[in-house]
Amino acid sequence: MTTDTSATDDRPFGTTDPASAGEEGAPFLRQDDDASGSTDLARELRRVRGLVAGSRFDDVHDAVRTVRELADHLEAVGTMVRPSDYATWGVPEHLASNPAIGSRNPVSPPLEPVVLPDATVRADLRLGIEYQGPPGCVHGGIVALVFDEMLGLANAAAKSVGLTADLRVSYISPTPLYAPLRFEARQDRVEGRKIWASATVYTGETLCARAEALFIEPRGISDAQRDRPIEG
Ligand SMILES: CCCCC/C=C\C/C=C\C/C=C\C/C=C\CCCC(=O)SCCNC(=O)CCNC(=O)[C@H](O)C(C)(C)COP(=O)(O)OP(=O)(O)OC[C@H]1O[C@@H](n2cnc3c(N)ncnc32)[C@H](O)[C@@H]1OP(=O)(O)O
Repeated sequence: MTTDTSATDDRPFGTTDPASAGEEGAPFLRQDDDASGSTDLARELRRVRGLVAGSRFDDVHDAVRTVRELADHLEAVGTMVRPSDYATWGVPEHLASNPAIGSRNPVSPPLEPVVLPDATVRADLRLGIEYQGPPGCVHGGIVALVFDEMLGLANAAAKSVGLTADLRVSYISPTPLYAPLRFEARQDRVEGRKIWASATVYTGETLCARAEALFIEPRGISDAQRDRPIEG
């Protein structure tokens, strides 16, 4: 079964087929701003998160009241989505709420992956103080989070779907805050329902960490879901 997943400008959400990517890569997972403004709201909250985690203040009690009023307002005007409302991971609404890449989740790092013609998924990003572990360095759990997501996306780029069964991260050298980081992930091989994938993160020429993972394809997955893990 083949499904055209190539990027077009008129779809707000979806993936790019690696075959249509140039050597420099093409944006893999597109999540355009939604009409409601929720994406912009998440963007501003990301700024707030970094400022609160990384600043000293003399008195921000006014800001507390403002944010409390904002939260009360959002509670009043929004409709809560129950996790069970999502049938699969691949629907736009679900991915948008994801803590590693979701455009509507202020927790998610600024991950904007591109796919290369060989289906490697790459993301260049800088992580700020809100992701700090050791002084000046990225928290190891955040590195693992980004790896897990990138590995899952590499599986999607290779048209397969798996749950993480085993994720091993080797931390080789501290991952610096604010420095340019390059994450790359690729699917290595598939045997039946088992999927192996690996990833690295570098800053410049320095290898900071690498990951090796085993994913297991969920039982009873349909050909359509495997062919097109992310809708859009
Ligand atoms: C559920 C529906 C999902 C649908 C997804 C749809 C779309 C996805 C769309 C887009 C994706 C895009 C991005 C994704 C990005 C990131 C991905 C994030 C991934 C996660 O964040 S995911 C959450 C954490 N993850 C879990 O929450 C898993 C909990 N776990 C389980 O749900 C089960 O554990 C499961 C299903 C893994 C296996 O259960 P099972 O019953 O299906 O498999 P079974 O036991 O039959 O094993 C079959 C063969 O795998 C071997 N095997 C199994 N486990 C192993 C292990 N750990 N180590 C070594 N080998 C293992 C066995 O030894 C056997 O091998 P053999 O055949 O040789 O005997």
